[in-house]
Amino acid sequence: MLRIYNYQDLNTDDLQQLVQRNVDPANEIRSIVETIIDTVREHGDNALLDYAHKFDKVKLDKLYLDKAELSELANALQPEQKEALKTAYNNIYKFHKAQLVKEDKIETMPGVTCWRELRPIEKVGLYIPGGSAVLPSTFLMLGIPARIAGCKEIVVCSPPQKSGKVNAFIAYVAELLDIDRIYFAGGAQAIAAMAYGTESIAKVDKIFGPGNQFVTKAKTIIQSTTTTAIDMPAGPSEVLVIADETANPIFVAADLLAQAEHGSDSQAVLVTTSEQMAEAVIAELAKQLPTLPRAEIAGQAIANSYAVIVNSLNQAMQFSNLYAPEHLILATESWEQITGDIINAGSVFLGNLTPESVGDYASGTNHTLPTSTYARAYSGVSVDSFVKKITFQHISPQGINNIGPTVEILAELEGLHAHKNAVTVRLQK
Ligand SMILES: NC(=O)c1ccc[n+]([C@@H]2O[C@H](COP(=O)([O-])OP(=O)(O)OC[C@H]3O[C@@H](n4cnc5c(N)ncnc54)[C@H](O)[C@@H]3O)[C@@H](O)[C@H]2O)c1
Ligand SMILES: N[C@H](CO)Cc1c[nH]c[nH+]1
Ligand SMILES: [Zn+2]
Repeated sequence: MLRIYNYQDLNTDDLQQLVQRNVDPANEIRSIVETIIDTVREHGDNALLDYAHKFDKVKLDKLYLDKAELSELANALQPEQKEALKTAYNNIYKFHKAQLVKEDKIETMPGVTCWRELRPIEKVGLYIPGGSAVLPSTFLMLGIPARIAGCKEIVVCSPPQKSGKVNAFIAYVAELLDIDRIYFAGGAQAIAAMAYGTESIAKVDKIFGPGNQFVTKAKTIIQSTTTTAIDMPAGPSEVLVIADETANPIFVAADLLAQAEHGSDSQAVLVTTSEQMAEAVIAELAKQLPTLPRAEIAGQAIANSYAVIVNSLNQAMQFSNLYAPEHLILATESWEQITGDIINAGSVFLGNLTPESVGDYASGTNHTLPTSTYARAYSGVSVDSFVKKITFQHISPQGINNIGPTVEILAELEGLHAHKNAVTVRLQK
């Protein structure tokens, strides 16, 4: 069950230790992942087939499903399941479409005009997790912004299921997104395949998507060793709930368990101003946990989690900003008083009636979010993640006379005379 800490008793080192997660001290995961990446580089498709057998326990005779095969699989869905996926699609689409904003041109000096234009990243790779749970919602979260941005080539990889296929929900989302193929590749091997290319899978410019520690480590390695970029480290799910005496312990426990059921390495942290609330939430966890089909996984994650007792909502926010949670829930009626103090968080859920699950599936926000303190520096996936913002400038005859002398002086002071000359030869005498 949740360990309890008192914020007052924690010194700076304790706090730093408490907010660390998923460390790989002996570099075990790194070394497994490096071997996988090297093997995929060397053996391409054959390595993917071997790893599907080794890790996913599936003997594949081919590496992908095409549009017709996906469409046939999608037929298995019930009408209400299709409707739910379409509702999610529509909300996510609406929220992301509004992110495509055309910026104004700015005249910084008379005759000197600067602006930015968006261009899609041409070749993108989407990783859809499918180890312990298949996540069609992640396919929506990545495919919709990729389509809105206008990416030309979209490569999709997901671990093969025991059936030797992908699941029908994934197939239906492929149909909604007009995706041609889904490749059977999971884990670090999928990331390596999209970063280096294989006989079947095209090398992409940027890889997107969450995953377990193997996937996340592979993404961070290929980011520093290849020309393929990544969205961000989006590893095992986590949630931090700030609760005061106005929170409902039943809701808080349910929210903690919702993220805990993703994996035994997930973390669910409670920060509360009320000791009674901590006790009530722990009692609720004990009630709700055994009722879950994934109780064993969620129980391990809860054992790896904790509660912190603080003396004010401001102190709660201080801890939360240090923790930098993927998901932050403000389970308090006073949420409006503290939202301005949030500095580090992936996505925020306000008030007692906003479960984190709505953001996971259907409210419209993206659920691919930075974990492991990376919310201190990264944002979640958005349309921006799929575009480049290219800067443009134009100088008129009046503009060159206005800006030229400044550039001449600056080039001279850096000792770069060819730079200066490129201006001088244009100046109107
Ligand atoms: N941060 C986010 O935005 C976000 C969003 C959704 C899900 N998630 C997280 O994604 C993760 C999904 O994990 P998952 O495991 O269910 O699926 P996954 O698809 O990420 O990983 C499955 C693959 O991992 C590989 N693997 C498993 N054991 C291995 C081993 N011992 N050695 C090498 N490779 C191995 C296999 O190739 C397998 O196909 C969860 O941790 C979940 O919390 C995060
Ligand atoms: N909570 C996950 C992000 O950490 C996303 C997800 C998908 N399905 C359910 N939840
Ligand atoms: Zn979730």
